[in-house]
Amino acid sequence: MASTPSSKSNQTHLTQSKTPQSKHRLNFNMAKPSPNPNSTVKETPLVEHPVEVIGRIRDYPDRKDKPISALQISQDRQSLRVRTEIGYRDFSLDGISLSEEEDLDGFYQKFVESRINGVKLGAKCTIMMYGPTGSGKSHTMFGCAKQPGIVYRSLRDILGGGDEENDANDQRVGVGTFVQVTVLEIYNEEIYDLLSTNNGGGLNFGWSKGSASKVRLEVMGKKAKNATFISGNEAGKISKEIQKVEKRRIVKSTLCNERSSRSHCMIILDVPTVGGRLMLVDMAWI
Ligand SMILES: Nc1ncnc2c1ncn2[C@@H]1O[C@H](COP(=O)(O)OP(=O)(O)OP(=O)(O)O)[C@@H](O)[C@H]1O
Repeated sequence: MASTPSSKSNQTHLTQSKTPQSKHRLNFNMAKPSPNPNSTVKETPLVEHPVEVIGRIRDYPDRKDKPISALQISQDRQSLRVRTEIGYRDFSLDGISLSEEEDLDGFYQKFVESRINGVKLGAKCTIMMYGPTGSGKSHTMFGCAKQPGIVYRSLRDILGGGDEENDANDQRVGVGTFVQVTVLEIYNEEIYDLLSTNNGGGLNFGWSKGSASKVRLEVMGKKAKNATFISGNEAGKISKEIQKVEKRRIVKSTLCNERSSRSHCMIILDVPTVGGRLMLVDMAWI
């Protein structure tokens, strides 16, 4: 996301954005791919768009008086002007979502679901949360008691939620679909395996709750060596395991967030039957 400082601080309309426009930009209205890889129905070919930037905005979340916002958002929800002490900065994005208007469910449906449909067909996709402390990165990724976040929704979308009638109607679950999940933490340039408390790799459903020690992993090329994974075809069971390890991340209190993440967390979700891979990254506060 490139920014363009504006010289005219009293403009009320959004100036043309200077962020480079790429031919790879996203089209959220594109036809959704069929979840059935053997489908003979003709589909609109997917346009290549390697990087998309979505702004999920939480404007003055803790203020009751709601001061005048420093943000102006264009009607098409693709440009954003930020008022600063020295003028305005304009940004061009692939989409903007206001968390006051769009809850996690709406956000997921609009910006994430089509990507997960791609993963079910064998696509590779990385979703990365980036932003200042307290802005809602972990909330969007993991959700809260009322609403599940991207991690748990994608698992349910890939494997089905155990609701046979809905799963059959949506053609959500491919026969024999299962996932392999690895959860890594990156802290102080080291990689830790949040699913494991011993040095072995491979299947390990559950870890010893009492142990506070974490297993540090060696990196071989681009891969974390011997990372533990959990494997299964029940979204509910896998979600419970991830919920447990979610709490093992290193956190500390900041002015804006009582439980601020001090580490990056990566959830790598493979769908071996089709070769799909989803990488979900919740970055530490900056
Ligand atoms: N859209 C939202 N609606 C309701 N509560 C939210 C929302 N976004 C964040 N919160 C709450 O605000 C607090 C801080 O959010 P969160 O921990 O997700 O921030 P963060 O960006 O991950 O911060 P850090 O970088 O410090 O870890 C949490 O208690 C979270 O539940």
